[in-house]
Amino acid sequence: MSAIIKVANLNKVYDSGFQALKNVNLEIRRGEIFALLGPNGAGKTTLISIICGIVNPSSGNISADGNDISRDYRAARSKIGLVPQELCTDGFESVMATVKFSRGLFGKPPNAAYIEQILRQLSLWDKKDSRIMALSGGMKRRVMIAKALSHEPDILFLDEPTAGVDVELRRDMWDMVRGLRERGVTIILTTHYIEEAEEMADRIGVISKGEIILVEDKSALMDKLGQKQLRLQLQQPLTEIPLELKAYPLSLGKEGMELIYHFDTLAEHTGIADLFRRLDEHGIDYKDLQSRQRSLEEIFVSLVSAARESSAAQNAEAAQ
Ligand SMILES: Nc1ncnc2c1ncn2[C@@H]1O[C@H](COP(=O)(O)OP(=O)(O)OP(=O)(O)O)[C@@H](O)[C@H]1O
Repeated sequence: MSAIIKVANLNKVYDSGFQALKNVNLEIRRGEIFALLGPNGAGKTTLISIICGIVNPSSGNISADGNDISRDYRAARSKIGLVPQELCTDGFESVMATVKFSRGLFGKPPNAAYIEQILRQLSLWDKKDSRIMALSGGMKRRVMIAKALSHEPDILFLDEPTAGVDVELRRDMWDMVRGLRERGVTIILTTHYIEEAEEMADRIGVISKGEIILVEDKSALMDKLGQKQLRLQLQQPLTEIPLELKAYPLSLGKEGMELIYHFDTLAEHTGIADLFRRLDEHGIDYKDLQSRQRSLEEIFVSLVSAARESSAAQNAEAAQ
């Protein structure tokens, strides 16, 4: 699939001297939902803001649908809709006026039918004449989305779209995002909610301390890293894994009362039958067992902490 956004060798050093992005290379595929995950301060907003032309890059090249964001700024920007984290709009204006005005900013001729369609889709049609300040928080967020869509962009950035919204609105937003994708809009969302990425994304990128540490198809990521665990609650505690079982990927939990077996969901043989035979031979009895898959949340936490450890090790090496 062709790339609609290309980010090459992007660096950002703020005036304070802080390097927020380090040699970021990223391609977003046309028509996908891409979730950018990262802890606070990882550089998600900086990256989005640079692609949207709000923050200047220190170095690197970026194009949106073939338009260089510096040289062909207007053309690039017209392809993009941005729903920022913060609500920023004039509270005294009506919903309709605000959305129409946003469209006008991009030099697009009026299109009443299109504006009606997005307001209806966002369940804002009934509120089209209301002042924005009179709307609920969730409604205000929808107005931000309507504004971002007003000029019919092919690419939509959603920066933390569901931060602080209730479960119902979150579900509505997810439906709406899926609907947009069906219409061919490419969607890039940043999120703290792993559940959101797990539910929505076709691909996932993980950013940590300004570096992209992974980009992967969600399902491949879940398969690759989503190892299954089998947990056996033992009758008698073990102080260590018996020597004869050392070859198995086993660990002990709950003060020796739990034996945990890790296995690959893709492997032809899980090795579980063999393990049970061995446990029997060694007289290791268990009273209960459960199996579960590692969630994306656990995968994410282990990726980010591995990246932290490796950068700490590199810093320590450099300091010597
Ligand atoms: N204008 C600025 N001047 C200096 N440093 C900045 C500026 N804006 C952001 N930073 C720093 O750059 C880093 C990345 O910030 P950014 O807002 O991109 O992170 P984020 O991943 O979006 O975080 P969050 O999830 O908290 O929104 C942070 O350490 C932040 O303090």
